Amino acid sequence: MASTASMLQLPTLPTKPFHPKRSLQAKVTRQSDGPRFGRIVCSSSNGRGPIDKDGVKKVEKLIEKKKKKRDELSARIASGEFTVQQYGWVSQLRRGLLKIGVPKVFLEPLFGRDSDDGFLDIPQATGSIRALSGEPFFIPLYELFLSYGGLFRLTFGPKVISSFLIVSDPSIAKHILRDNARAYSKGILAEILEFVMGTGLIPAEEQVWRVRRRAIVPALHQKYVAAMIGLFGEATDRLCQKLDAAASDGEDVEMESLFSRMTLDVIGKAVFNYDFDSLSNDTGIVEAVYTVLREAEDRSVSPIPFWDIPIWKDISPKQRKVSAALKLINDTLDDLIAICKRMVDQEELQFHEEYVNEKDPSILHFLLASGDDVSSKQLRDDLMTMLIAGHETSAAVLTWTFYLLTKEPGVLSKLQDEVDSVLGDRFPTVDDMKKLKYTSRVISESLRLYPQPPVLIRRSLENDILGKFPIKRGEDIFISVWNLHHCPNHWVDAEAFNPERWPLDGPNPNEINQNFSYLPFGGGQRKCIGDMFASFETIVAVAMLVRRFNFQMALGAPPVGMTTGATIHTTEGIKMTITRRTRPPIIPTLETKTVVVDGDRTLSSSAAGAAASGEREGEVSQVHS
Ligand code: HEM
Repeated sequence: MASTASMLQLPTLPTKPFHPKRSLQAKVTRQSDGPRFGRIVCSSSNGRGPIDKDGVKKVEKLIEKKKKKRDELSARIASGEFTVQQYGWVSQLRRGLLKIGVPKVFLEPLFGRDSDDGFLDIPQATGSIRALSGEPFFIPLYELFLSYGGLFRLTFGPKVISSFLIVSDPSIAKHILRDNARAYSKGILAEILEFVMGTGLIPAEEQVWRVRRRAIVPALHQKYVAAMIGLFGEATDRLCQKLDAAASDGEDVEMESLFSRMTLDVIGKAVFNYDFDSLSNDTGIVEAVYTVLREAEDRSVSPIPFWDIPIWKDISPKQRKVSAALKLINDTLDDLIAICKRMVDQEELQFHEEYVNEKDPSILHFLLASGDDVSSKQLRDDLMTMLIAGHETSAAVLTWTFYLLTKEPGVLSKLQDEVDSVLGDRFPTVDDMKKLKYTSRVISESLRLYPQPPVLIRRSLENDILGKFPIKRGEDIFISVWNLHHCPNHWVDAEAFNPERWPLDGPNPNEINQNFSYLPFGGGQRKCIGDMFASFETIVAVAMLVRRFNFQMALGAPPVGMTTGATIHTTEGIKMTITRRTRPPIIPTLETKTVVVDGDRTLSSSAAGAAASGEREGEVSQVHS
């Protein structure tokens, strides 16, 4: 197995400011824990006391330190330490062999074509791994992108495993993700996630993936997603109640962990009809899920794959905890699968394309009712994959969206105007999704500035040509969505949070209409299957929260820094002061009107309307294979 040093050991160097308006610069700090388990309790500080002078000094020191590191990196790039080499060693060897008379025809199968044939060598950035620390890896990759361009090789030390291709060019990203997608696997990512996702959709190799994608995608049909809107509303309402209590008590709130819990509750119900109730429950299965999630993130940044050493699993208390957590999750999933099978056996409902069981509209229920012929191990892998894919991503989007809103009160108040006029005091319905256009643009813009995940990982399965550069089979590749989304040549005022860049009368931005310069949900055959689900979930949550509260960063809160696991986390949470809006309190009411569809099946009227219209609601893009 390629070492998991893989992902991200290497590129963690500091950067200099790359844009005068770069808002992230002053905030970057590092710490390793992600959304913290057990932070559900509101902070005891009300954050309204005098500003902590020590805190200010600490922040100033941090900023100074970061600036120094970035300046150092810039100087090193300028001095040629990360030198763009004209010819890599492969080319040099090829040239040497040509010189001593080996005919080209023998060299081509070994080396592919070379610049003599109109192809170029890939620019090389080389450096010392020791110097590269202190920031999330995608930040220095941005700096190197500005120096070396849309495709370069990052090499550390003599080992082959320390060589990565960094892609920041939209046309090369399109080639890898869409046009020649079959020539690429998930590589390192699949190796890191194997222990928790097995052969679930995200890591799966082509053969398994094709079968499972064909089985799972139909489960996320329009009626299903429409039926989920009530669930999103209920989960957000529970969060509103927590925030309401905090507002009454004058307590600041750590929002990242609350968003993590809210989205866990949503995805548990949506995927296998399980109520984690994590907003009020910290133990058992909730703890197990977080143990496994943190382990996946730790493995992605660990230099040595300790967990592969057989004895280590048995003696390391941490690994024993992970194994126990996995066992608890697997047992719970097995129970849920068994319960669901019994329900399906007993029901008389005819399965059809847009099948939804009203009592249990979960994806698991759809799969079992469809007669999906699959081993229980594969089914568990698929469920775990969706649990993880649909949980941390949505939580991260909400976290960074609210962070950005605290920086731009003008955007927040425009958002509140739209929500007031579209929703009033109601719970959102599927029809509202296309009306809440500004809300949707705010989320698109948040996903541009904070893409989740910030890089997509691939490995070449055969020799290929990326633009003018030939590459060999077995190359590990990072497509830096961060670089694509922050590229100063592509975006006007790239670092500004400006939802207005997406006109309300224009299409909802996606990878197709932005020609792969914008990849909020990936692209090509491995594009996210939950894009519409996630878009509606985040629209509902943002709309319901801003309708009821104002959000400000708490005074004296730690500076907001970024750190990476699969998604971008904050380093120390994001502590906010919540105040009720001065409008009369809004007590939302659920739309209870139902219509009968197909005999004994009922759906909300809005869901039925959506289904009847045959349209994809809310303009959210989806290119499913
Ligand atoms: C805002 C929330 C979300 C974001 C930003 C997001 C983003 C992404 C991205 C960028 C990919 C492509 C990964 C790659 O090409 O390597 C992906 C794949 C995937 N996502 Fe999402 N996702 C979100 C929510 C969800 C939800 C809610 C679900 C499940 C209900 C989900 C399930 C998946 C699955 C199964 C894949 C793998 C698809 C395949 O390989 O065929 N995602 N997601």
